[in-house]
Amino acid sequence: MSDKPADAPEHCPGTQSEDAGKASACAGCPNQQLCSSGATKGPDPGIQLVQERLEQVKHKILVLSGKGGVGKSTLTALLSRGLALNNSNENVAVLDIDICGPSQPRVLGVAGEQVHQSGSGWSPVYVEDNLSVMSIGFLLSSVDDAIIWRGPKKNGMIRQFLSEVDWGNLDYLLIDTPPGTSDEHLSAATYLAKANLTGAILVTTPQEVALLDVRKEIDFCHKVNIKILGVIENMSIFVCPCCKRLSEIFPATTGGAKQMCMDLDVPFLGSLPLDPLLARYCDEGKDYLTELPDNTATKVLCEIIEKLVSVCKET
Ligand SMILES: Nc1ncnc2c1ncn2[C@@H]1O[C@H](COP(=O)(O)OP(=O)(O)OP(=O)(O)O)[C@@H](O)[C@H]1O
Repeated sequence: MSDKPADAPEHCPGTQSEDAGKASACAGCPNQQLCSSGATKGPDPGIQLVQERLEQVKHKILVLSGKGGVGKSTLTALLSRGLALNNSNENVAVLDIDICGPSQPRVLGVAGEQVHQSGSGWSPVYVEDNLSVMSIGFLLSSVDDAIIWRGPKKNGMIRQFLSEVDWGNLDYLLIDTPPGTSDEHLSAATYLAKANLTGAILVTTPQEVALLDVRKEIDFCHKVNIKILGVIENMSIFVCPCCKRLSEIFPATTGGAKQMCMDLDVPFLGSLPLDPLLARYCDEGKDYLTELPDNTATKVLCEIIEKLVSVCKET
């Protein structure tokens, strides 16, 4: 079988070649970044380790966003809390691979906790009996520590996270990633390719600049063969707590995420409103869903979770 993708340039050296991504023919090729990262060359022994470790995890879901600050970490935390709440017999976990900006310990209210290592690997931190989390945030000596790592070191950390955390039996593992399509994504996609990755959830805000980037993310998923479970539009509408008037903070000039999903034939999971209380609860690590069950955002999240559960069942 040829290792030259269908959209490769005429003199493509092939994805398995030493020159993959580096040859002059690679300049301008849409796959250049992927090839030069080494993600297309194999086999890495880590791939099998990840596969073995994640055998007991039923659904492995990447949470992606094109742009930063659109609410990906917030949604990862809310979805994990919601899935755990939905069924106390199911085990849910969050893996935070946003190495340069790990926010799950704070949003899930377990900042300052320690992870322990035992013979069977790293033990995650428990938020609830059936909700655990692992993040590089637990390994930093101070929350203000900056992590400045090059690709290979990030790759090594992601491999360790995916292969050495002792999750036990899990129904859902949600993996929070940094924005864009960078080293972390390529590493995760490579290691999870053989581990039966369920798919990816994409988070965006409604305005065109965010949608442009989410389209690139969709393209990335197609290129590395990741199934798109659905797109969530965040901060789509703001309901004034005083006068109850609706405002579009980020106007959807091109129809928003729903229209984009129809155009690109990917599932749309729902639109979460902008709610200042939600931001405050997440900043304080409090459980918004349990404490404010009647808020619109909670109801929307429950619907999104219901759709996600049924999409996962179908895969
Ligand atoms: N629906 C919402 N209503 C109100 N505030 C929100 C909502 N969603 C997210 N936020 C707030 O927006 C800010 C950015 O969210 P978050 O950190 O989840 O974004 P992100 O996409 O993960 O960012 P990064 O790309 O930096 O990782 C946070 O302060 C969060 O509390």
